[in-house]
Amino acid sequence: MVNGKKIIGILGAVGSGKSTAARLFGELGCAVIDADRIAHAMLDTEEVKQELAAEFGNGIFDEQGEVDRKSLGDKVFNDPQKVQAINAIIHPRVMEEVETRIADRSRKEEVRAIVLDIPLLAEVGWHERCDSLVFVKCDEKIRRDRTHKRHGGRDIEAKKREKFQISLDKKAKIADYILVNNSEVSALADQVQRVFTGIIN
Ligand SMILES: CC(C)(COP(=O)(O)OP(=O)(O)OC[C@H]1O[C@@H](n2cnc3c(N)ncnc32)[C@H](O)[C@@H]1O)[C@@H](O)C(=O)NCCC(=O)NCCS
Ligand SMILES: Nc1ncnc2c1ncn2[C@@H]1O[C@H](COP(=O)(O)OP(=O)(O)OP(=O)(O)O)[C@@H](O)[C@H]1O
Repeated sequence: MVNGKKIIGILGAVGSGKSTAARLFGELGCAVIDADRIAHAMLDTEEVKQELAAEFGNGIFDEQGEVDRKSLGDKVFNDPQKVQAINAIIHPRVMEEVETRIADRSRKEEVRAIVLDIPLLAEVGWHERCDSLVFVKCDEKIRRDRTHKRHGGRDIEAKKREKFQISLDKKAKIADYILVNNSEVSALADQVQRVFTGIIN
């Protein structure tokens, strides 16, 4: 709890529907903090660009001098040391911003709870700070198809990335609630409504 607001953490595989579930919690009056979005914004800052250039070279930038996420992803996820290096550059900054946002949102009277949509929530140890953990479950084939679409037809090689994440079994085990997201969004919305009622009461 922060300022009387419960903290809800979302867990799940790449493309399982974490952000969609978070948005549905948002529709019920929760404040949603999206770490992927914060991490992407960090890539636009000069400070981070300089650190990334020093670590990964200038091949990760496009013609406009912006970070090309595909090139960076291709470089990083083939090498555990590089994953560690990018995490060391991005994670402290992202978590500091998450902290600021939790403090800010928790002071708002209309906010009913705070939802952390942080793909690496358990990996950075922040699951400990949550009052409730919600795992979004989705079959692998459906996840891959949806992820492919979301990245504009680009294959982000989810399997490779998941090697650097805590296993789904472990995440499901630490969760207080499981949402199944194999069908339409309205079915997920019904489950979110039920789970949120359970959490808040
Ligand atoms: C390497 C980058 C540029 C690739 O960008 P891309 O557009 O291809 O992927 P996107 O950012 O949308 O991430 C999609 C998913 O990949 C997985 N993923 C991303 N970074 C990591 C990581 N460091 N370790 C394990 N999985 C990761 C997450 O499940 C994430 O939801 C980007 O993922 C990045 O900057 N990663 C480092 C920061 C980070 O850890 N972000 C995740 C949450 S803080
Ligand atoms: N029930 C559903 N029906 C159809 N499309 C869905 C459903 N749930 C999610 N999607 C779509 O699938 C894609 C992946 O969902 P979402 O971004 O919520 O997953 P995520 O777990 O947050 O992914 P990531 O790990 O990449 O951050 C999105 O384009 C989303 O709109």
